[in-house]
Amino acid sequence: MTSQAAHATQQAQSVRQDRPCPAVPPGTTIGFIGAGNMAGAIVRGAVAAGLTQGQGAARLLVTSPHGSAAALAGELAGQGVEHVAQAQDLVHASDVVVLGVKPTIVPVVFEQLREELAERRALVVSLAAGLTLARLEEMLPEGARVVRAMPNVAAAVGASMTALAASSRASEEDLALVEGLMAAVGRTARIAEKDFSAFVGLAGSSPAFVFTFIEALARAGVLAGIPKAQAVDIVTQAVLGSALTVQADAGAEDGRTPTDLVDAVCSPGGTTVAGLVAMERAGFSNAVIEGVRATVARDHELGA
Ligand SMILES: NC(=O)C1=CN([C@@H]2O[C@H](COP(=O)(O)OP(=O)(O)OC[C@H]3O[C@@H](n4cnc5c(N)ncnc54)[C@H](OP(=O)(O)O)[C@@H]3O)[C@@H](O)[C@H]2O)C=CC1
Ligand SMILES: O=C(O)[C@@H]1CCC=N1
Repeated sequence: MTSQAAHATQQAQSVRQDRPCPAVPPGTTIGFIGAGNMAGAIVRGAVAAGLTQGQGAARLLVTSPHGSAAALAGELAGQGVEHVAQAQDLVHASDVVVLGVKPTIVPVVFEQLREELAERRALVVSLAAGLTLARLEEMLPEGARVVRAMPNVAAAVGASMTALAASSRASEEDLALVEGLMAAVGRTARIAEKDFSAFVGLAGSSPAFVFTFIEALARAGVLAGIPKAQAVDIVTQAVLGSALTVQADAGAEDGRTPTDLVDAVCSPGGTTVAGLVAMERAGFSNAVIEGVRATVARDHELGA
């Protein structure tokens, strides 16, 4: 395991301690096609959450063409994760097939595995941006059961916000199974499928927006004379603390809204209001809203 992956796993374990251990039906075999950022995070999260241990342990299979699946299985050797060289063999052995490939590769994979998917009738789980349940069903053999899941990169530290929606042929048990799997990497929410594109803007893609904000804030710190590493550390804690404050207030009886919280920081004639007005003059809120609008539009394009 790389030191980065080890650190991510350690972080994920500490975040996970606050949540109940997720569950999937005993003995379920889950096959992952693709083992990159997202599938890798889910597999690591499932292992860290204990899904592959004890009585009724799940079996996790991984496959990919250029070595990422073999590397993942090597990293998690002896922990219930197996590398399968051929995707066809993986489908034959799986109750659930998770597609962890880029949206443009999904049709290619479905075409390659058409026969096996028709025979095995596994539950298909797509992580792909853009591809709607209707589009996925069109590409799959008649009668396929499909669940869409939209996690985010914070899955790597057990803090994803994952949306879920099921096709009409998928059962409540199917959806609950995917919910159990995705609970290993963070929180889940069942949402109407029509809202998936907006969800991508708010949670699937938004970590990149927040990372950019953190970077910009830290750079401003460097401009003011603080060393970069220290600036990043300071900003990260400030952003984390702000998010936790919003979350705590949202759960409280007389909880304040984000607008109330802004007002609570802005002393009349003080530093914050001066900064905020300057940021809005430069188009801060509009930039964020336009960014989300472009994300939603691109999600629609990918599904067309
Ligand atoms: N990254 C993110 O933050 C998020 C991603 N998603 C979705 O998750 C999906 C995966 O994204 P991400 O994990 O970032 O992608 P990565 O590029 O990190 O991983 C893609 C994986 O696909 C594999 N792959 C490529 N071609 C094939 C093929 N023909 N057959 C089987 N496997 C193949 C690659 O294997 P190898 O390297 O061995 O070639 C690799 O393991 C996407 O659909 C994306 O929309 C959803 C939410 C957030
Ligand atoms: O940009 C992408 O395609 C993926 C989907 C959500 C986050 N990243």
